Amino acid sequence: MAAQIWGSEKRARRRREISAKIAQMPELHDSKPLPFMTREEKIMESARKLTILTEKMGQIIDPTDPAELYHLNNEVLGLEGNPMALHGVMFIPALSAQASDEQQAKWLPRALRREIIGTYAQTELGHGTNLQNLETTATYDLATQEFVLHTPQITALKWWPGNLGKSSNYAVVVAHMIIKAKNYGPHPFMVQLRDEKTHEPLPGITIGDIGPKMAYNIVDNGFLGFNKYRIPRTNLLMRHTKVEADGTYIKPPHAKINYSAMVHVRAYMLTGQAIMLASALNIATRYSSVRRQGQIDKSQPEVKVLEYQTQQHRLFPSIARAYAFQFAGAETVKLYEHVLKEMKSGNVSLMADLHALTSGLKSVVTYQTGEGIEQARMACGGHGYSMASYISEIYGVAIGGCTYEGENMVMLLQLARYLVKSAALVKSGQSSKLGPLVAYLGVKSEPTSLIDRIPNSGFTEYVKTFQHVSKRQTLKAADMFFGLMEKGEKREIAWNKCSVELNRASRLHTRLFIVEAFVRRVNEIADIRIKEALTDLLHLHVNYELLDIASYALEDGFLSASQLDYIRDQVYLYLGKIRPNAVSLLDSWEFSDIELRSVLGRRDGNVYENLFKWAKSSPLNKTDVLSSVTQYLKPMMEKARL
Ligand SMILES: CCCCCCCCCC/C=C\CCC/C=C/C(=O)SCCNC(=O)CCNC(=O)[C@H](O)C(C)(C)COP(=O)(O)OP(=O)(O)OC[C@H]1O[C@@H](n2cnc3c(N)ncnc32)[C@H](O)[C@@H]1OP(=O)(O)O
Ligand SMILES: Cc1cc2nc3c(=O)[nH]c(=O)nc-3n(C[C@H](O)[C@H](O)[C@H](O)COP(=O)(O)OP(=O)(O)OC[C@H]3O[C@@H](n4cnc5c(N)ncnc54)[C@H](O)[C@@H]3O)c2cc1C
Repeated sequence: MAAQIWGSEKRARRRREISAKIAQMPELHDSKPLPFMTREEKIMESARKLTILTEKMGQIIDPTDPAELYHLNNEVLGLEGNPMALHGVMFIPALSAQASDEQQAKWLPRALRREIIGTYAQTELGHGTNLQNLETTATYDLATQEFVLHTPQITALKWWPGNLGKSSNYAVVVAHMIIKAKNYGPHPFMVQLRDEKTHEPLPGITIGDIGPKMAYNIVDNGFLGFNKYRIPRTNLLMRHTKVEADGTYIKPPHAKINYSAMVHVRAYMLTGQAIMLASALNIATRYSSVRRQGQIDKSQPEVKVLEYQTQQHRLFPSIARAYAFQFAGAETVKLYEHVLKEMKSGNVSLMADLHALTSGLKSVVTYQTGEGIEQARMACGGHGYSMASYISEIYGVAIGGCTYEGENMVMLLQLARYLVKSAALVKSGQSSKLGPLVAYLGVKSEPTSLIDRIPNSGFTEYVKTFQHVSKRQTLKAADMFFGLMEKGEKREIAWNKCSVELNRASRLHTRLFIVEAFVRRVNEIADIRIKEALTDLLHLHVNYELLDIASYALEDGFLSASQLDYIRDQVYLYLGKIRPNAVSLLDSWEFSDIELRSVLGRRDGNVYENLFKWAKSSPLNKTDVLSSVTQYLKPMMEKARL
């Protein structure tokens, strides 16, 4: 199963080898539980481990393999981030995709050797979503052949970029490029922020940390202002766009090609989200098979809480989602790598499809991951609320994904633009022009679902039902939009008035893609036992998801009330079937105790002993009487006694 999850037997084996090596290297372990550290201590601890890793990485992993790097990162540095998180996630990808060969030769080897630390600075205090209204300017000075970076007012301060505040000394900065008073829109520039020797901010740069956040606090998300700060012309990233010495602008082959670093993260973060969801579920499911509370049959002893159907219903559909996201994420990464290669050689024809797909996926996956992790926390009762479970940190980090790389509603609306264009093709009889991801929009569907009517139809009837609801909602939302425009409404106003319906279409389309990715994967599996276990999970997935969106299929009679009852029964049937495999389905992800960082979710299941040990190690328990008591509470009580 681990081979299915991680892509191959070799990958699963390598993960095990890496975890085993790390287990033998105490210098790479947290020196004490992270929740007992202050933010400064955590940042220090992370930097300590990071530097050891830089020295010893080659002994542990193949540093050129992103999957090995990611595993090493999760084990040693953990999900709260590290001082170089954005360096790998965005700075290097931005340089790789957007810098010319010459620029790459100059900067990439230094970045890869970690001579310099970089980040991606785009969002500002006043604008994150609407890139056209970013306010930082890069004005070309023809006389000196330099760009002058400037922050015209407080809202133009860069705000949020990870590791910008304290750790990075370089950044890819996105600024509006102005040449001879003409604004060419946002473009990426390579900018040195700090002196390479002293790490002091360079003159003209104002920089710092934006303060503690809900989670992810090892990362120093930062602010940055420029006061007429000069950089050479050749620091504009020039793979696709060029500015010649005389100010001539050579436009890129696609208007949005400079957005590729964002698409990179949107594609890669899906499996990251799956891992976080599976981690939280691993903790909750292990704990649920240790925790005994109440009886189902009063004549019997107390049961493991995992025996309760409500507990299974809370956890198992999310287990199915974690697998579904992992499989859909793996497909998306493959597609992304393909499109990136094409883009580098000038073929930009697939960019729109990739943008639409990743926009929808990042939104649906992050939202459902958040839901699943929160349910996992509640499934652990009171102990889930303790930082000892570590689920709250996993939750905080995961839901950051609903916001970063494009706020979810906004990204769903990006996909909706693509769906509405596709609907227009269908309506004008040009369905043959639909891309493969939306081809179903042009296919006539049956009048009613045949779920429960065709025995052994596999998942075909389910897929058809998802296609039906997605198609219907897309055409309905598009009709609403076109109708408003026909009535004379301006395009943007009409769009806004339909946006809830449009986003519903985007979610349904994306959920269909996830179901199909899961079906594709299960169909490929040769090993009978693995196929059986995953088929059960897929049954739960399709029935649970369909129940969740049933109103769309009920309202036009595609599904009947009796079919709905059938689907509900299937959910209950598969909850029961999955119960014996539940812990294994999560243990198969092979998270080590070091990586999980959870007292509740430890492999040995010694929950109570470990919780007591953990509580005793709380810094508050170093003394029996706190100074807050001697200084304030004790005098108060004494005064009251007089
Ligand atoms: C094994 C390895 C595993 C690795 C796992 C890795 C895990 C990673 C975890 C990382 C953890 C933490 C890191 C956090 C880092 C966070 C970083 C950031 O947040 S960076 C900032 C991100 N910011 C955004 O995403 C901003 C969102 N806004 C936008 O993207 C745009 O403004 C947008 C798209 C909303 C609008 O853009 P614009 O104003 O320029 O659009 P127009 O209206 O002019 O045009 C719309 C038109 O353009 C098309 N379009 C838009 N984007 C793209 C694109 N990228 N590609 C192709 N086409 C694009 C769009 O479809 C429209 O087309 P149209 O034909 O007109 O409909
Ligand atoms: C943990 C974290 C890490 C980050 N790291 C980085 C980084 O490394 N580099 C970087 O540059 N940035 C980073 N960011 C910033 C992030 O990319 C932005 O916060 C994000 O893109 C959302 O933009 P915003 O804050 O402007 O939200 P807003 O756009 O202000 O969103 C507020 C509300 O307005 C709604 N809204 C906005 N526009 C529309 C619209 N057109 N239609 C409908 N609704 C709309 C949204 O849906 C939302 O409900 C990070 C953010 C976080 C939380």
